[in-house]
Amino acid sequence: MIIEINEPCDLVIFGAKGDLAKRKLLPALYKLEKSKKIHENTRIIGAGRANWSIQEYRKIVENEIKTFLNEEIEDYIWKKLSTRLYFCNIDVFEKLHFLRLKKILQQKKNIMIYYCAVPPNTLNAIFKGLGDSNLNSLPARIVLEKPLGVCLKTSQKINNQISKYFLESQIFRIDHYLGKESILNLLALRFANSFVFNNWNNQTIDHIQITVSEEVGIEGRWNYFDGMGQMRDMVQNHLLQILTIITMDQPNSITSENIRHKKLNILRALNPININNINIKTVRGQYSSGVIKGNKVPAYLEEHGANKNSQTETFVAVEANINNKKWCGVPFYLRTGKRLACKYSEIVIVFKKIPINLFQNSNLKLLENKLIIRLEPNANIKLNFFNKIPGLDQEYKLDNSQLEYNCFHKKSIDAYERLLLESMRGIQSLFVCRDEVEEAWKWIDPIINAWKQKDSSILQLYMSGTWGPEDSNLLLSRNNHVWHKYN
Ligand SMILES: NC(=O)C1=CN([C@@H]2O[C@H](COP(=O)(O)OP(=O)(O)OC[C@H]3O[C@@H](n4cnc5c(N)ncnc54)[C@H](OP(=O)(O)O)[C@@H]3O)[C@@H](O)[C@H]2O)C=CC1
Ligand SMILES: O=C1O[C@H](COP(=O)(O)O)[C@@H](O)[C@H](O)[C@H]1O
Repeated sequence: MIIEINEPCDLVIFGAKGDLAKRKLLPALYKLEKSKKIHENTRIIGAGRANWSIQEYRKIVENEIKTFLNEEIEDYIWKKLSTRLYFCNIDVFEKLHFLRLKKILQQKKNIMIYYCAVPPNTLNAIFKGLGDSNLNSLPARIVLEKPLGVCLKTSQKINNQISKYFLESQIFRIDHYLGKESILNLLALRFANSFVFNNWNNQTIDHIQITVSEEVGIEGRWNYFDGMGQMRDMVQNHLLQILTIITMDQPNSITSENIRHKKLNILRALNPININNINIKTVRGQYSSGVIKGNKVPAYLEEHGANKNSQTETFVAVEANINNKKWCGVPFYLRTGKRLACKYSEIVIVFKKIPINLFQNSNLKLLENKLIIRLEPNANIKLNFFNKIPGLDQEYKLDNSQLEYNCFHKKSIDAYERLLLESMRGIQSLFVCRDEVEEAWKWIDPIINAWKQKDSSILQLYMSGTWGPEDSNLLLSRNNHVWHKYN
């Protein structure tokens, strides 16, 4: 096995006691330890208001990893990880507490990585605390979680605050979808295959569908989610990132600068959606009670902490259009919702029909070819195409066959595992830059504002366990399209 040669780091996790740290970050660090990707001298320093000793923290982490890791914990790997763990008692609103952190960090000359797994209202105190204690200079890095703000203005505020203390090259903004294997493979699919590369435009592609369907509801996160809604929680980041990766021009190289530049061009070319076209370009819904996989589930308005008048959307479908030479005329249908029939995410590329059908009299109606890219679960790629059924019949008999590539899940890597490693390597390509976040908000804000206006389409209820409101079908049927059926 190749041993990773990244430099020794001090990874400080602000919010070490929180949900994200225990569910995602610590299990991911265990897996990195297992695959020998962490430098011998790297340390992991939990930070938070708890008054834990190092021994207490190590015990707590052991229990959390046992709870949230999806495999048996191996003793020798845990022991190795455990010796890296330290804890720093710090309230980020207490300026002097940063000196405690400084004392720990000064024991080594490691590269500092500050992971902000904390509520948004604590972010500025962290930036300032680190800056005022001189813990921010290069090569220090800082990792920010989504969401970054709730609109362009609030996002700019956070970006302005952090830019007083950190350079853009030090800031790693997470969108965990960018760490998923099947999303990374989109670059290989598009730019390593000539038959794909040469057919990726409005001459050959009729339309593209992107579905991210979730089975979960809001899982006790009412306070967070009700102020957000599915548009901010999922479309502003994950779905727009998928859209940009699937449509960007070929970058000059696979460096963060080049990739980000090409993605930005797409975000800037998105046609605006506002009060003038909101009713034909968007559908929003909220789940009512229903049954998922045989279990009864409550309505959004019956969730714990619910405000009975909430108009927050848990489902969104949008027709996006890109105003450039390559994509003009191609509708991109994005759809995502909570409490839908099942969890899966998929991109469906629907190719244009052949203008003249030689097989009018055949047994099968010639449909469009589709390239179906299943991102999750069990990522795979399928291409459907027509073949002659062998035989002596006078007329052609056709078969609708499928080519299938199926090997992503042989070695499943969690997105956080990859992104933590990339932050240790100091490579930014899988992280989102300031301009991308802000351009995405520029497109999203007018949609959310239009929804608030009187003449805008109303929020539609959909039964949990279905595929969302009926109007989501109407969005496509207006253009003679239909959602590709889940199978
Ligand atoms: N949970 C998840 O799956 C995801 C979360 N995120 C984002 O990650 C961030 C963290 O989320 P989550 O883990 O769920 O939140 P939690 O509320 O579970 O944890 C927040 C942590 O912040 C710490 N904290 C709060 N105030 C202070 C303070 N003054 N000083 C020091 N530490 C403080 C708390 O530590 P203590 O009480 O010990 O001080 C706590 O451990 C949020 O921005 C969220 O939106 C993003 C994607 C997924
Ligand atoms: O960022 C978020 O993503 C999850 C969905 O992530 P996935 O990797 O399970 O597809 C979503 O449930 C959550 O609301 C959102 O904040």
